[in-house]
Amino acid sequence: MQTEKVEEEEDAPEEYVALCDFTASGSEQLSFITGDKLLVHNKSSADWWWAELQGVIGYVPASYLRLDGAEEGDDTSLEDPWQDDEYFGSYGTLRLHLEMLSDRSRTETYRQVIVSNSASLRDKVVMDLGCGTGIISMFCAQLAKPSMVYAVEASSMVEHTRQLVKQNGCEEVVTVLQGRAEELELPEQVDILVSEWMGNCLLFEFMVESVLLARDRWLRDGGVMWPSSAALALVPCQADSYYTEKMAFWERPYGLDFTPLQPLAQQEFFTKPKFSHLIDPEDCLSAPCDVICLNMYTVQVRDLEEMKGEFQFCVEKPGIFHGFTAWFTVQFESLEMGGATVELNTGPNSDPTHWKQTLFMLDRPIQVYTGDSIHGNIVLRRNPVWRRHMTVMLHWNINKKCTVKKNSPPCWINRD
Ligand SMILES: C[S@@+](CC[C@H](N)C(=O)[O-])C[C@H]1O[C@@H](n2cnc3c(N)ncnc32)[C@H](O)[C@@H]1O
Repeated sequence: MQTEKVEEEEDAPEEYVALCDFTASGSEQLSFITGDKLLVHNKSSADWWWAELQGVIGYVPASYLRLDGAEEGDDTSLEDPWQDDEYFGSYGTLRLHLEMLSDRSRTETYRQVIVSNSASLRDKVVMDLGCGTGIISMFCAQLAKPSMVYAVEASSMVEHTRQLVKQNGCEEVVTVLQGRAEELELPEQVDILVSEWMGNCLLFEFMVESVLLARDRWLRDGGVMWPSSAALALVPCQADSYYTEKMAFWERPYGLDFTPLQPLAQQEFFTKPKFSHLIDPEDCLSAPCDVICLNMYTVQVRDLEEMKGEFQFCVEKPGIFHGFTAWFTVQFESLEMGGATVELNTGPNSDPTHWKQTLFMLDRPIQVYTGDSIHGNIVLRRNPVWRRHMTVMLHWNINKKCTVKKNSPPCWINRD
């Protein structure tokens, strides 16, 4: 046992400069504007730091700050706000491809789109943007008769894709092109642009930007986008076991009162969305509502900077309102006369997909009753620095009583 008193070494605070404006949500956070100089006292987590500005102290999002004195070019991580090395690096190994290809709901939906439109695909030129292992391109080549499929892939997986295309006898139709879609040169425009670009909460990773840029450059007038539309759905929900695991735990572990740690637990576990959450349909407190809808023909890259949606939920059964759960759907229009739209639904009432759902916990649970109205809005704000990240902001009230705010830190994905 150590009996000596050990002096606690405290690191001197470091001065950071704000790269862009930030508006606090709640008294624990600190607002600042571009150029403000903040003293960072504690790097509490990777996303949120404890900092001071003009004598006021609070949590600030780490990714909005740069060490004072460092030029933009000095900070090597800032050289690539798209984090392409990390992003394409992860798609260069099999782990994510195994996860995606094992997701039968996802992959079979794309196959069904090709099969149910095979007549219309005849002699068409297709682009498969972000082809990965080439699965969608090979569905096109084997199940329809397009004249050409351009399979575009920026990660090093592309070396294997070429081999797979050949191995499966698709090389006459599928041309595999290595590189970022943004730098692509093609000899012609395409009739159909198909892509599996969706991330958690629909937009995380922002691969959709690459799809929209390719659309504007390479899709012929009147060409087809698959998916043709997309929506983000939201529902108020119970999340009792997660709440118990991360918050109620601190009430009396081993007969001791650990409740002073609960504010820390709230900051550490409930400010970030919980990805890969599988919500039991029984835990939905009302019918879901589509809060953001994208028309893939008309949405512009600039629209992605801030997307807003409204919701009004009518509580269908009494329960504990622990948070909101989000997921997405995408729709593929039919090109056949009288053909049906195909939908991929990643929600709790469909077969689970590898995206699962995303849970946003409230700071504290609220008892709700049948007939209560939960009304509010959601804002998805793309991170001005880290282009694959966004902040999700939720504002709501129950039965029109006092509005509650909830901001997630700017985050990307956590696929582990
Ligand atoms: C979600 S995966 C889908 C892979 C494959 N289409 C499938 O369905 O299994 C997205 C793929 O797009 C690639 N990608 C993302 N952005 C890209 C871009 N701008 N240009 C080329 N490829 C891109 C990634 O490397 C990744 O392999």
